[in-house]
Amino acid sequence: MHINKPIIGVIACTRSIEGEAAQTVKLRYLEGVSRHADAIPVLIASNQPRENAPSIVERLDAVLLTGSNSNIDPTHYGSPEPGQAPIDKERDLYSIALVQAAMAAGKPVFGICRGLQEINVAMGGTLTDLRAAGGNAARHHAPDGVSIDEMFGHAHEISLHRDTPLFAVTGADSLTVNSVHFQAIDRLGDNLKVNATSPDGVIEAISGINTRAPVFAVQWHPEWRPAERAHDLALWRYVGETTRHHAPARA
Ligand SMILES: N[C@@H](CCC(=O)NCCCC(=O)O)C(=O)O
Repeated sequence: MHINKPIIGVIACTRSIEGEAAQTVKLRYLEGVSRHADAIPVLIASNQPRENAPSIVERLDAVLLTGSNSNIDPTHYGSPEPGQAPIDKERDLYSIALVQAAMAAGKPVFGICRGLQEINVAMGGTLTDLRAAGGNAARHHAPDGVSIDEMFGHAHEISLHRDTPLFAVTGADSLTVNSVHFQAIDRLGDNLKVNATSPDGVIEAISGINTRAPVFAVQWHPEWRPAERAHDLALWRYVGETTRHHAPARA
């Protein structure tokens, strides 16, 4: 039976498995696409030539940049700060190439946590590390050594900006979201709009302005047990509906 579902490319990370480098995507990101966006996920290896990105994007209906425990190297946004380990060089380079290729091809781009940061950098913005002096890292990341349930249980409120896709999708003026990040947007990239902020001013969601296809990203993790929060399920429905709307008709 021919399944006419849209295909969303999901960027992979370089991780060590059984002592060898591997390209991996955590299942919860793939399940978000397949179960809650009703789309077909395919993995995009990030350890390949950047010149492949336009050919890859041409065959996809959208791109999803996932979260990852690795940090974006500050050299990608012109900062002299040292990069905070772990750094995933291949992912840094490929995520920027994929964003630029997808935007040139008019394909939707979605981001989660690190993915939001990558979109911002790819569009000329910068990041800051909340662990630096004056930062508020404790509000945005659980302490070291906690369980994964406790890590994703670390949460804070966000305020939504009206007249944004996030407000249109959720209908809420405020939400409580999980928080698992140390880097955050410092200078917003070009053609991006803030959709939500945390009480300490961290940008928590962004969307594209005048982009050929929607660009949308959140700093939290809607793929973490989305069935427990209506707003995260609504976000996955938005990913699927937006991708279907922009996908070419296929026989
Ligand atoms: N390392 C960056 C990005 C944060 C991020 O994506 N966290 C998710 C970790 C859990 C997972 O792998 O999904 C930062 O600290 O800002």
